[in-house]
Amino acid sequence: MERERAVSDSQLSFSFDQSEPLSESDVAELLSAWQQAQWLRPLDCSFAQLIVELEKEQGRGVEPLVLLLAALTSYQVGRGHVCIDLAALVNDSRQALALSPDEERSWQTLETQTLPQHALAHLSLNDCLEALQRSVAVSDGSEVTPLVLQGQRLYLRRLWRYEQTIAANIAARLSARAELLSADSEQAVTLSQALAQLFEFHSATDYQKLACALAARSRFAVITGGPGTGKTTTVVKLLAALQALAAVHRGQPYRIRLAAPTGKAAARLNESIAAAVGKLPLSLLPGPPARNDIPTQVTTVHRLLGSRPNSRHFRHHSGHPLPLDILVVDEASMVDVDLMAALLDALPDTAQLILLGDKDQLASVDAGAVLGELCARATEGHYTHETASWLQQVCQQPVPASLRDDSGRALDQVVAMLRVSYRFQQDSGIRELAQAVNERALTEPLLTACRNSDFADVCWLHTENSDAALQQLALHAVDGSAARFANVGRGRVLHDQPLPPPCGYRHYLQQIKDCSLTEKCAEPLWQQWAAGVLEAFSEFQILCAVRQGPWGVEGVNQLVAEQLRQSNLIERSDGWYPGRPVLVTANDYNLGLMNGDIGITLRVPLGRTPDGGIEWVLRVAFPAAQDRSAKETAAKETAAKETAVNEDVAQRSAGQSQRVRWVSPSRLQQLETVFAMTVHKSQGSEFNHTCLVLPDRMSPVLTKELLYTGITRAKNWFSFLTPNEALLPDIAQQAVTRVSGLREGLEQQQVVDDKSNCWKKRWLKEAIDATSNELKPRPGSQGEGA
Ligand SMILES: Nc1ncnc2c1ncn2[C@@H]1O[C@H](COP(=O)(O)OP(=O)(O)OP(=O)(O)O)[C@@H](O)[C@H]1O
Repeated sequence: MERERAVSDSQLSFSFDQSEPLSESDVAELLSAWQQAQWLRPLDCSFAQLIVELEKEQGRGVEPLVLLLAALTSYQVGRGHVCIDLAALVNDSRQALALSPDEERSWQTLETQTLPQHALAHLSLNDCLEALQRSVAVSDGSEVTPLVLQGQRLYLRRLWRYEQTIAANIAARLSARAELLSADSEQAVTLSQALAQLFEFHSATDYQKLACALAARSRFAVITGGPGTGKTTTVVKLLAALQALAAVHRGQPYRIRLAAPTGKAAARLNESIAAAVGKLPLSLLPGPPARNDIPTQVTTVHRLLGSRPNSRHFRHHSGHPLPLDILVVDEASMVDVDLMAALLDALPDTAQLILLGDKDQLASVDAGAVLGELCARATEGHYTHETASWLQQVCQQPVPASLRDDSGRALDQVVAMLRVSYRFQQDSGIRELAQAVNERALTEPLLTACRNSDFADVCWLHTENSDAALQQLALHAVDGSAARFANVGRGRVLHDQPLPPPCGYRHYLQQIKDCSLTEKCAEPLWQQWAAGVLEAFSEFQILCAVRQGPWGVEGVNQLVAEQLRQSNLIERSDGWYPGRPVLVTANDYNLGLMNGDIGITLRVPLGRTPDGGIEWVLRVAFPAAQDRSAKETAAKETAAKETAVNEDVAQRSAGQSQRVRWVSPSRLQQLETVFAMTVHKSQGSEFNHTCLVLPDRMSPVLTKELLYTGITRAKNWFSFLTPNEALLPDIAQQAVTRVSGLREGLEQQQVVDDKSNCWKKRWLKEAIDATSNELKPRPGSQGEGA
C-alpha cells in the first residue's frame, strides 16, 4: 500500500531506559510519537487502546508489549500484510514501520529513540510470545479475542478468520474429481477427445492444453500467465470441454458464471471472451455442447456475491450459496483475503472454482496476496509422476521433465502456468522489459536499446533535467509522441491486423470537439457518440507510481490539464469541464458505480428547463454496466426518478439497451481527475498506449511488481519517463512481500497419500464449520479492529 507522509518538525521525541522493559507509559508515549509523525494511523493507536480497555475490564494488568504489537499488527494490515511475523520483526525492527530512507533521515537529526530500530532494539521473541500468551486479548483462535497468535504470527482476528476459511476451503477442493481420477475413465476419455478437437496438434509442449486438462480435473484450479499468454483463450476452451463432458455424461449443462474483481476488468474480459467463444469448433466436440451454454457475460465479484450498501456482508454465503456449478474469476491477483474468503464461503461444496491471473502483478490493494501465494511454485511446476502420466494420457503429450517433481504438493497439482505470449512479437520491447523486470535482469544493454529506440514499441522519455522532463511529459500527454517511435508508430501489424498508432489525449478530446450532433438528435445517438469517446479515452493512459509530488498522480494531473488547456483542447484545467475524465474512488451503490469506474464529462442537451425546454448540461458518461438484471435496472431507474428528476437517467424507458449511463457531476461524491492514475488503480486494465512515470527518489512503493504491472498495462506502445534512471536497478531488486500464513495453513491441512494419491485433510470439517459460522451475516455485527 502506498504511503507518503509529510514528516513535520513537531516536538516529537521519545526516550526510555533501555535496561528496563518497556512500561505501559513508555508504549503510550512511543505510539503517540509515531502517530504524531504520521508513521502510525490513528486507527492503529485506537486499536491498541481497545486492548488496554479490554485488559482493564477483565481486571488484568496491561501488557505493554501487547499494546505495541497490537498497534503494529493493525498498521501492517493497513499495508497489505495479513499478519505480522514476530521473529522477523525482532530480527529486523526497522521493518516494524518500514520507513523510507527519507523518513528515517529526517528524524535521525533529532536526539530521539523514536525510530523503531532504536525503540525496539532490545525486544526478544520470547518476551513477545510470553506477553501475548498472558494477555486476555490474545488466543490461538479457539476463543473470540481481538488478536490471534499462531506460532510466531500475530493476526487481527478478522484476518486470521479469512485466512482459515481460504485454506480450509481450498484444501477441501484439492483432490481430483472422482470421475476423472483415472485417465482410463469414460469421462477422462471424453475430456481427451474434446481437448484433441480444441487444440491443434503441436510437437512443442502446448501449455494451454495442459492447463485445460489440469483445471478440468479438480474442483479448484489456478491458471496463471503473463500478458497475452492465452488465459482467456484457455479458459474458454476449458469451459467448452467441461460442457462437452456435461453433454455426454451429465444430461444437463453446467451452470457457469464468470467474474472479475472490478467493473473495468469485467468489461475487458466481456470483450475478449465473446470473441473467443465465437471461434470454438463446438460441433466437433463430443456431445456436442450448445454455444449458449458457454457464458460470455462477466460480472464483478461483488455483484455476483450480492453486495449490500454499508455492509461487508454479502447476500450469498454458506447458508445461501451461489446457484452455480463452475465459477471462473479473472484478474484474481486483485482479490484480497477478505473477498476471497467471502467468495469461497459462498461457493457450493460441489462447485468448481478456476482462478485466472498473472502471479507477477502487484498484489491486491487490501490485505493478502492470495494468487501470488498459490502460485509461488508455479514456475517449476512440481507435478508428481501420477499427475504427469494422467496429463500425458489425456493430452497426448508429455509433461516436460523440468516440471516434474515426485515430492510435489497437492496444491502444485492444480496450478498451471502459461509460458508463451501470443500478444507480443519476439522483438517486442514491452515483452523484453517486462521479462527483465520479473527476472531482476534489467541490464544496461537492454536500457540502452530502449533509450536508442531500438524497439518498435518502446519510447524512452528520459532526461536528467526535471523541468525539461515535466515539459516533455506534458507534450507527450497531448499527442503521445508518435514521432519518437520507429516509423512514426505506423505500419505495425499483429496477427495480420494493423495496430492502431500510439496516441495521447488529443485523440479523444478531438472527438469531443468534432461532435456534429445537435439538440435535435435523439438520445441514442448521444449514447453512441459518448461510447465512442469513452473508447477513444481508453487508448492512452499515464500511470504514476506515487500519488503526491510533481511525479505523482496529483502533480501530473494538474500538469496535463494545464497543457491541454493551453492546447485549446479543454476550456479550463480545474472544476468541471467537457472532456474531464474522472475516476470513481469509492463504491456508490445508489448510483451503481464502483471504485475504479471511469467516466468522461460531456456537454449534452439532456437537461430540461422548468418549462420543458432543452437545456445543455454537463453529464458524466460511464460505460453501462452490462450485467445488471432488468429488475435491478428498473429499481435503479425508479430510484433515479425519485432523486434526480432532471436527469436523463430518469427519462430512459425501462429495458432500453444502454451503452452509457449519464450522471450529473453534482451527484458524484468521491472521484478524481484521471489524466494520470496510479499503477495500483490500473490493475485489470490495458491500454493501446501506456506512459509510465516514476518519481525522482526511492520509495517503499517502488517495487519490481509495480514496474512489471505498469509495463504490462501497455498492449502495443509503451512510453517511459523517469527523472532518475539510477533508481531502476534498485526498484527491480525491491519486491513486494506480504506476510501471511496461507501457504503454511494449506500445507498443514493436506497430507499427500502416495499410494492412492488422494489428499486427506486434517481438521478440515472443524475448520470450515468454525470459520464459516463466523462469516455468516449477523444483523448489526461489526468487524473488529482495523
Ligand atoms: N495458442 C494460440 N495460438 C495463437 N494465438 C493465440 C493462442 N492463444 C492465444 N492467442 C492469441 O493471443 C492473444 C491473447 O490471448 P488471450 O486474450 O487469451 O490472452 P490473455 O492471457 O487472456 O491476455 P491478457 O493479458 O489480456 O489477460 C489473442 O489475440 C489470442 O487470440
